[in-house]
Amino acid sequence: ACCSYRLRDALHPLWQSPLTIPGGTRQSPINIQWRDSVYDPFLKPLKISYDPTTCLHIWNNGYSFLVEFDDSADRSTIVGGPLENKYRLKQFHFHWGAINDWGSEHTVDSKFYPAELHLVHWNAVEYPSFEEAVMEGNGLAVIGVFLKLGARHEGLQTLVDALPAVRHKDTVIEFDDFDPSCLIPSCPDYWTYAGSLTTPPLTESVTWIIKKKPIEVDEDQLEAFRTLLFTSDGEEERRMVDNFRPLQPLMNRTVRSSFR
Ligand SMILES: NS(=O)(=O)c1c(F)cccc1F
Ligand SMILES: [Zn+2]
Repeated sequence: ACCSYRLRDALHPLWQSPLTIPGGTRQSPINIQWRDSVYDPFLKPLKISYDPTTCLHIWNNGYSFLVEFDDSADRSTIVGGPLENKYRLKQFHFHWGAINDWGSEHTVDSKFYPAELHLVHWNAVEYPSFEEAVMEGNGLAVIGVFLKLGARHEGLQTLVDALPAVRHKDTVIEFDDFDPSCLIPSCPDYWTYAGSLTTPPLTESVTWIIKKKPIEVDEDQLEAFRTLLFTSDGEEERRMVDNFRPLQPLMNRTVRSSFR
């Protein structure tokens, strides 16, 4: 049983690729040690402008569920913060655990949250598409928001209600008129550091912007995430849980904070 577990675990989709890419010096996720972060007074406030009509569909891609946006124009964008260009929203998705003790990708002072939201944006000023931007050091900007167990989140509920329709891998459902800024805490405080995608191809192209304040969701909403499947319809069911990458070494990086 033990070896089959190890084999199964080793073949788990998230770990097919090496845990860290050879020569990787800026891999994600990392532990954010609050006392080691450095306040940077030159960091600007992050300006978030999303147009809910750019929301297209929800898709179970076998790693997570993605809510994808029309990124053919500058209609849902972020600018400011640590960024030198305007970045377009491409998709958002989550990472979560089988139980509430873990699930986030980043940790704060080694504390895991039960889940973490990632809003993925690409540098549309310097690159023609997301696919090109993914290969460049300043190509992507991902806003990370921690989810903690607490009150029911009404904005998230519209998303949760649609999840049964994307239970299996490679299912998609139309999803429109959703403004993801309802999932971002109003508190402006964030940490930022240079990192990577946390799923293959793990490219070192992400400016991470991790919000200090979590949002609250309730147990039923977290349980709804755990009813999704890694597997396609007709395959032996494997629950979509623990879809987070292990922590990566900080190496020669400093995490900056926008707050004292
Ligand atoms: N987890 S993550 O935010 O790094 C991420 C991306 F940025 C882009 C694509 C997939 C993905 F998972
Ligand atoms: Zn992610």
